[in-house]
Amino acid sequence: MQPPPDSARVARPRVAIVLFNLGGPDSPEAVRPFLTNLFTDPAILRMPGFVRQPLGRFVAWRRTKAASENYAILGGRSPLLPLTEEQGAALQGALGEDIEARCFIAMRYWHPFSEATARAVKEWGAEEVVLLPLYPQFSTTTTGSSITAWNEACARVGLSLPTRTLCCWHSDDGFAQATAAILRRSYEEARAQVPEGTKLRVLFSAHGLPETIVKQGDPYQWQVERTAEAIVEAWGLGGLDWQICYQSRVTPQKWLGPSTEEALHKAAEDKVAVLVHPLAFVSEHSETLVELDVEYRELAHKLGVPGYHRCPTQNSDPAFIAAMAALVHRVRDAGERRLCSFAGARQCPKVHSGCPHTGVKPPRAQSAKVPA
Ligand SMILES: C=CC1=C(C)c2cc3[nH]c(cc4nc(cc5[nH]c(cc1n2)c(C)c5CCC(=O)O)C(CCC(=O)O)=C4C)c(C)c3C=C
Ligand SMILES: [Fe+2]
Ligand SMILES: [Fe+2]
Repeated sequence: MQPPPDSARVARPRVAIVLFNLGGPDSPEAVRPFLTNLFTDPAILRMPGFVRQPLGRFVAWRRTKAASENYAILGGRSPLLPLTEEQGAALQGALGEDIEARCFIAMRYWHPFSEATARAVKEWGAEEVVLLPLYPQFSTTTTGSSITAWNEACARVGLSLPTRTLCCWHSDDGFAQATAAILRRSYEEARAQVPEGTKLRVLFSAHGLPETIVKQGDPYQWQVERTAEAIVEAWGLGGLDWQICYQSRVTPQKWLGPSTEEALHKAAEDKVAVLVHPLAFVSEHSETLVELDVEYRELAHKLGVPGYHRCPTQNSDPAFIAAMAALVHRVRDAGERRLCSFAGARQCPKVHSGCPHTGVKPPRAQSAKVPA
């Protein structure tokens, strides 16, 4: 058969998919500058620059010892970047033939930073960009901060392309189905190990957030609650005992509750075993591999909780990656600048900061730089 004439060939658009995540230190020496980048971000420490800069450096210095001990358990570095690279490669493969897609990674507080990524996207000759935060729930501290850093980096490198943002996908059906399947497998494994007659409770453990940030209009807590409900609904197991709790408190302010510690105390009191599901993370890192697998496990043991099990994160689970690919196609087909998860009963309430629905903007972020 004759090949179609050039004029009949459909050009495939070059689409850069930019995966956002927080980033993590790649060596023991990187722990302190990584923490400094995090604690001097105005989206995290909400005070004027002349206070934030010295205070952020001080808090980072104070946290370095504890964080270094956690990363030492993982071989001195965070596994977040290699796992995100695997997710990017899998997603690129799952996106099909209609577009020429390439996945890029922009981390917020450690390499690769937005600026290097924006340059790489420009050099590749992208014609469109899809921003895909690897946070199911929108928070001004995570997705909001990454979007601001990305926009600032694009302005610096002169990258100006049609851009769509998957600002939140907390109760997307494909994501909920994929996650429910992982949770079901984990529940069945845990059930087989729990002694006869002992009940099993699912603890949906999400990353915590200072309460003041939620009161300022951050939709994170609302979206966390929708994610838990969507997973339970997708699973469809009647009578499941489950609860939401919040982990990883790192500042003295009041954070969202109940904390994961409090939920473990309650489980000990109720004499139920627990299966902990990391609700706000889609890849393994220090807060799953150390905080959940070592610290909370030890606490549960000490408290006499009659069984402690942990559900793995999605990482490159094929059904999860397929859900992400479907989201990318959906936001492109919808032609929207931003796509939320999604219309109907689960639509974000009016306090959805950082989204076009409200105009409430996260604080201006200052791009993370490696200190000299
Ligand atoms: C005030 C401090 C912090 C807020 C608010 C916060 C929100 C937040 N973070 C994640 C996801 C991740 N956090 C990670 C590490 C991390 N986070 C904080 C502080 C806050 N996070 C610190 C100090 C650290 C460093 C580790 C430590 O010192 O314990 C990571 C990556 C960890 C890795 O191993 O690479 C992720 C991912 C979410 C989802 C969130 C709020 C919604
Ligand atoms: Fe965090
Ligand atoms: Fe949204």
